Amino acid sequence: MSTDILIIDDELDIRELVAGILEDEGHGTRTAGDTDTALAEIARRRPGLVFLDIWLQGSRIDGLTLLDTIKEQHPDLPVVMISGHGNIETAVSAIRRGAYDYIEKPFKADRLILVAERALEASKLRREIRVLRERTGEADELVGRSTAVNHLRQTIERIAPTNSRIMISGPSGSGKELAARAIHRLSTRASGPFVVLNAATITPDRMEVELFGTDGDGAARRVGALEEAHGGTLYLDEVADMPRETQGKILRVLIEQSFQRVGGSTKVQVDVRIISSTARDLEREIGEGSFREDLFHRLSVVPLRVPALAERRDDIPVLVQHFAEHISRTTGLPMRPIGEDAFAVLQAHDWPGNIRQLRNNVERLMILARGGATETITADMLPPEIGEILPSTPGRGGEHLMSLPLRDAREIFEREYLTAQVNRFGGNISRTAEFVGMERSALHRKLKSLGVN
Ligand SMILES: Nc1ncnc2c1ncn2[C@@H]1O[C@H](COP(=O)(O)OP(=O)(O)OP(=O)(O)O)[C@@H](O)[C@H]1O
Repeated sequence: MSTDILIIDDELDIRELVAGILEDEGHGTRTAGDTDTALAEIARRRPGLVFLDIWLQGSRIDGLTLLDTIKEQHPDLPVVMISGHGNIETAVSAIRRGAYDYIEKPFKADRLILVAERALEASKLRREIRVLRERTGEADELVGRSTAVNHLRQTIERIAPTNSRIMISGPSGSGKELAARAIHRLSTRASGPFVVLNAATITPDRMEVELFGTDGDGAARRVGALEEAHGGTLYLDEVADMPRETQGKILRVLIEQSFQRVGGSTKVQVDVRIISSTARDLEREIGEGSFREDLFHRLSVVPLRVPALAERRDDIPVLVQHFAEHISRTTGLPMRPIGEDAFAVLQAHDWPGNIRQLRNNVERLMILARGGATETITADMLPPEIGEILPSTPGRGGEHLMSLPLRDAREIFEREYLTAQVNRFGGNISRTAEFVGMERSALHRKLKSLGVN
């Protein structure tokens, strides 16, 4: 796709020269001879790159002031200054004010093309980085306003700067790693690395290589997680899955603050804060002899518990909204409105897989829910297993029972129930009344008030 480049210069021949060279390279160009036309062109459609003359004769404002305006409106839009002989200093000051680069008149075609391509490439990379940040940035924010999450946030803020080892416990998918990342970010080691070692996914025979690395003639052949985390934080995920032998070696590292690489004899000194996590009951593992008690006490200087999603159902609507917006932003899937009845059903579900499971379901819903891009997602579009334990007869307007007050829900139930019973007894009110345990006259009145004939 050709790029849209705007050339702003008061001299017609320069505008045409620059445009011609760039067009020969396959770029699309537009030109403006003064600042007002330039601003109107930018307003019409944001260009991919701007060439801007410093001296703009006959314009309301000069090139540098226009640069400030462009940068204010579009901080990411690259601007290359065109400088005349003798105002290089101004061009340099333009770079300080946010211009990407400058070219000096008279310029060679090669130089112009090179600068244009570099500016476009840099702008593309900046955009890609922003997208990647957004994508990974998801893992940064602890979303939720429930008392449980507020408490978790406060505890994290209190313990983060202390440098103590922390043991995070909580069920699978509840946000333990997210909490560990938050602790790292708020610690004095924030500018250091955050390294994750997931003991559940590493086979016991690979564990030590992953943790300590391997040695070749006194130097690292392969850097292990501990060495990589120097100056930062090592997150030992599912620490209970560490083989007992490795547990002993970790204990030694904690005592000595140094270790040997696999196959080596040199001591590697490291300064690493360890945060561990477990979804299992470690006290029981200790009782059963599969986890070392001495290591537990060393790792769990400060215990931190991350609650299950079922303990903070208040957060479900904000989490759903957060995930839906995030998924829409990063995948381009339309952001559909979510109905109150869908929120009610999602909130009543138990979520054994916690926040991870909720997130996966939101994604699945956004991909699979039937209907158009602006149509509300309703409870009946949820995967069947989500609402299966809940009463689900739809109301007259098609609403899910979970979105109605008891009085209305009861009325719907009574109507359905009594219609079915009356049908069952072939319309015989006396037999129906006897079965459902009501007086015949009371049943009559009830059927009438419910509109059942
Ligand atoms: N409070 C929260 N706000 C927003 N997203 C969250 C929150 N808690 C967890 N998540 C998201 O839920 C998913 C699971 O979280 P995470 O990996 O931290 O859980 P975990 O407890 O470490 O899981 P496991 O036990 O399987 O290792 C991630 O995508 C994470 O970003």
